Amino acid sequence: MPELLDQLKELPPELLEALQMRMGEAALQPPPERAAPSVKDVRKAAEEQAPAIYSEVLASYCHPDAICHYDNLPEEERGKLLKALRITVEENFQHITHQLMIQGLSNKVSARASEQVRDSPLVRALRLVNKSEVLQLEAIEAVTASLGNWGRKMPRDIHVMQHMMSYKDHLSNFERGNDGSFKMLRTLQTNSTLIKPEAATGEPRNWHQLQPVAINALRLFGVASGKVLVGKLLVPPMVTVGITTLLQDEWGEVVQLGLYNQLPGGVSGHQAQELAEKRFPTGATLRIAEPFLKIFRDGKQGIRVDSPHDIRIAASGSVQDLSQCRESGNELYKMGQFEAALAEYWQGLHTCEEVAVLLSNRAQAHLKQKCWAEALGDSAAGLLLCPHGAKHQARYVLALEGLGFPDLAQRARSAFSNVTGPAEQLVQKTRAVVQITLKVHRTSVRSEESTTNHASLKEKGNMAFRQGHYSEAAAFYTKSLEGHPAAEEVANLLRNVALSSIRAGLLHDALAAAAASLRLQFHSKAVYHLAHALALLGELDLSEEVLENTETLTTLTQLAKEVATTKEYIRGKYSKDLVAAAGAKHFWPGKFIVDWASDAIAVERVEGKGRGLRSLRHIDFGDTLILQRPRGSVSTDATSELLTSTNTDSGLITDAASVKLTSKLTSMASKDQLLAQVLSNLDDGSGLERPVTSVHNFLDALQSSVLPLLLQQADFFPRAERVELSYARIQGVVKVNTHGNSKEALSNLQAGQSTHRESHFDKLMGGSTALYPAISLINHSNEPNCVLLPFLKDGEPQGLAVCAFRPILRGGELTLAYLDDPDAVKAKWGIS
Ligand SMILES: C[S@@+](CC[C@H](N)C(=O)[O-])C[C@H]1O[C@@H](n2cnc3c(N)ncnc32)[C@H](O)[C@@H]1O
Repeated sequence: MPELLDQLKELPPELLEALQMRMGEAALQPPPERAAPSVKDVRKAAEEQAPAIYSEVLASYCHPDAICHYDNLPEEERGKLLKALRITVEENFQHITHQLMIQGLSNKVSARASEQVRDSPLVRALRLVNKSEVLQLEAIEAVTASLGNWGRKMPRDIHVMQHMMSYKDHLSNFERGNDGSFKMLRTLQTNSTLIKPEAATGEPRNWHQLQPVAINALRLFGVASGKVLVGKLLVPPMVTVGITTLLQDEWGEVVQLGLYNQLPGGVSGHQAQELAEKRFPTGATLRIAEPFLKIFRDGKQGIRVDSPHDIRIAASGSVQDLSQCRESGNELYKMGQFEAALAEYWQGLHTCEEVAVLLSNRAQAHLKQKCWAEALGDSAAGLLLCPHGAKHQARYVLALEGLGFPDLAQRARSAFSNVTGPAEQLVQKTRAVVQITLKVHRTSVRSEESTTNHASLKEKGNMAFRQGHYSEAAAFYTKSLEGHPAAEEVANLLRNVALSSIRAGLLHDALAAAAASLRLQFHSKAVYHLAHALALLGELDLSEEVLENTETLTTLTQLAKEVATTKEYIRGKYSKDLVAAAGAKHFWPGKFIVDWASDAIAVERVEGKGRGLRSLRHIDFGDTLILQRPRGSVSTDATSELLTSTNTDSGLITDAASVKLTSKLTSMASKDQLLAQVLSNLDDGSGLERPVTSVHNFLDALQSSVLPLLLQQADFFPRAERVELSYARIQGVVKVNTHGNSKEALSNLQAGQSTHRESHFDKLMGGSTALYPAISLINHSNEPNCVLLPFLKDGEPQGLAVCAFRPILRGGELTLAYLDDPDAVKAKWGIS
């Protein structure tokens, strides 16, 4: 219409006049301007039209195979196929248009282009999102060509060839980057409708009940419930946002895999590539529980896995040599990849069955002599090496009973069997057991007597045992362990596990590994890790007990001093100076910050706000109320690598740091039940009521749910308590309980400026985004009565303290200002 008007204006005046006479003045006037429809209305209209337009796109451009898939799908899943097609079309078009612009080409499909092109289904489809009249012809042609193979099943060789080409290209990108890192800005598009729908129950999966399924039997956009796909990896993996690789099943069929949230959080660029190649090597056997087959953005059919709980991997080659595992673990440790280092160490440790058997035999000899504490230590150490060993499990239970803790023994029994039922959690008892067993560790120094034939020593031990000479048997087993070539290496590995676990925030694991290593060999480093883990768990008295009598060693003396200072500080009077020192560089006098909460506060329901923290007695200005280290944090570097995540369904943009943090927590929680439990108790924005429990449960402290001297991994928890959290749930928790990037940083990023300006708050929180579970229980107020103070070490934030900023009366609610800007708080949390 506007064009027609322009043409009319160019007519000779007399002709125009004649026309006006015949049609009336109004006909030649531009139509009165109607109110522009709102963005929401336009969006809604586009959503309504999309399925019809895209089914035309499918019929007009796609291969008959794809059309056939569509026809065979149930009605509700047809929409998903069309949605997948839409994502391919829109993203390809955007990408190609961008490339053409860079090349300076702009042959446009203007309103004057041929009727045929203007009215083609593809152009109509693209106009759903491109309001402008101008679309580039070349881009349309390129998208049309790409649709020819969309959704088709590819022959094996083509699959492999295409993957290898992209893989080589991908590797050469790293070579081109001068600092070896991959600093490319990109937008991660995720679409919730095309992610595997969440299981209705949060129950952990029973892998052995899953039935095998072939690739050919998978249905597009359907979850193969109750099934497991087993196959071998055909090619080296390629890491971008997720991991892309190919799997071949036993019938020779091949399918592409998109694996997300599988690598330890915080790894990126070439480091992530190296880790993925280690973890998903060619030839390894992969098991995928309840696979979800979809069509990826590149038009290929494939399986997308979002949860680390959905895959299990067995390495291909022979059992790796122990020292090789230690070396590759050490390399990862040096790179700061603690979780990955731990995976290497554990891989080695799980091959040491012989050492586990010796420990278990010695446990049995101790049981016979009623040396319960020694028996517990030995069977716990055996369980770390061989978590499913029935004898180790039975002896561990007997040792707990012998020690006089029938309820803990019952808890252990339900963790090791498949029975479900209530299992007691008693923190005082856990502490008591740890105390009794650690006393023994200090005395279990190995004799220097040399031993040569460990096998015959073991046999002698067995003979002595059969004859009822239990203490002799135990002595032979000890000697056999001393002579065993693997035992020393196991002790080394366990010490490395202890150190890496402390770094990775797995403090119960650190405690268990250090205690287990001391069952094999006395080493001051193991004592150090043990005492350090206990101190970080807030068990300062126990830590001091372990350090007693070892003060001759400088590192241990130093640690003892630090523990004493920390203790003094926590138990002493909380100084008002803290709050006054808010801007100071350093405020915590000890070497480490322990997770701690004052007994003056408790979790309670607060009208209209969910839960909150209230004071149980009068709190003074300057009192310290909570000390906490972050559980998972990502640095601001995350922003230079991954721009944003856009959910194409909701149009929501999530900042990069939150995406990274969610991914990191998803990976961590799959190996750490304590973290999973803490996350499951935090508000995830779903509106569901979360339980009112003790603040202690939100702290990284000695937890009674972890059996003494065992790990915080799911294997050692009663089935009924095990928690498996989905990516989506953790995403909700991150959104509600972390502050994410500043608005300014986000808009800079969206404007294409990669420089991230850290705000004061970013710095305070130890990076862009970090999760502090106990502090997350505090509600917002624009006039808060508490403040956050950082604990800095070498200028880097290591943790936060919540201090009273004003006196708080008994029963008063603790509040913090989430952000200084009330509008920003309203935008993110909906609180005004
Ligand atoms: C970090 S959590 C605070 C703890 C939360 N109330 C709970 O039960 O776990 C943030 C959420 O608490 C609620 N909240 C915090 N401050 C609030 C306020 N002043 N008014 C209403 N709701 C608030 C909002 O639902 C917000 O998304």
